[in-house]
Amino acid sequence: MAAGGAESSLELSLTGSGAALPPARSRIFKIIVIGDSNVGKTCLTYRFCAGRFPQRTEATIGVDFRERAVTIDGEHIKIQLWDTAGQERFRKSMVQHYYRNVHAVVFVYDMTNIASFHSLPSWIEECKQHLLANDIPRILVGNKCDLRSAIQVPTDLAQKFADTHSMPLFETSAKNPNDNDHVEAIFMTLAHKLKSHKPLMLSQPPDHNEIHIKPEPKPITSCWC
Ligand SMILES: Nc1nc2c(ncn2[C@@H]2O[C@H](COP(=O)(O)OP(=O)(O)OP(=O)(O)O)[C@@H](O)[C@H]2O)c(=O)[nH]1
Ligand SMILES: [Mg+2]
Repeated sequence: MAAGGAESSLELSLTGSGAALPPARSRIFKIIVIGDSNVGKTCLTYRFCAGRFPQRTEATIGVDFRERAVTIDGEHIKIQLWDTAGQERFRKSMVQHYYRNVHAVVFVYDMTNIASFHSLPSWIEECKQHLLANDIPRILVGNKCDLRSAIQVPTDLAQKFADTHSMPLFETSAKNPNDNDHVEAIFMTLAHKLKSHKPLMLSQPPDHNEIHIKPEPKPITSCWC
């Protein structure tokens, strides 16, 4: 679905008396997914929203977005993933559109392509330029960890980078079906944090009613593949 296709869906429900109840609006969290072309942004968003790995993908033009309704602690929430184009030529006029009213940012690199990791500072810079509030939660995702023999970005290097930019690091694979849950956990962890307005990094001592979702968004020392 290309940008502009998603309305905030409102359902009107009628009581017996025919009076329309106020529409039950679920909160929508807009999460943008940015990073170099070919790192797997489309596959990650597809995996989370459609629950499967797309057999074939084309380079994203402009932006696509996928939505998934979840229930968190009894509240209906809509997670709207904005899957942006990695190729410069396909993103030109869209950038402002990506960042408007965004709730969280997911930076993605390809663990088998060190160049995509070295591009991260420029993505972070672009994000800084367009985001009004700099306390918007941001996470770092290394994708394609299933390609073990081709890994070019060691975890400790990625972890150092994540710490420098106070972002939690997740290493994952949109492709490895056995581990579908942890792509799930990445976006659900983000959604929980957005819902509870809790910072992503535990800077303050954890409070006791901290939401405990498995696995906790603590830095990962090994790939979940
Ligand atoms: N092995 C493996 N391949 C993956 C994974 N995720 C994506 N790919 C492959 O990587 C290629 C690019 O994936 P996309 O999701 O289209 O990449 P993208 O980041 O959306 O690229 P742009 O739309 O150009 O920005 C495709 O051939 C995918 O099949 C993964 O977790 N493991
Ligand atoms: Mg894409």
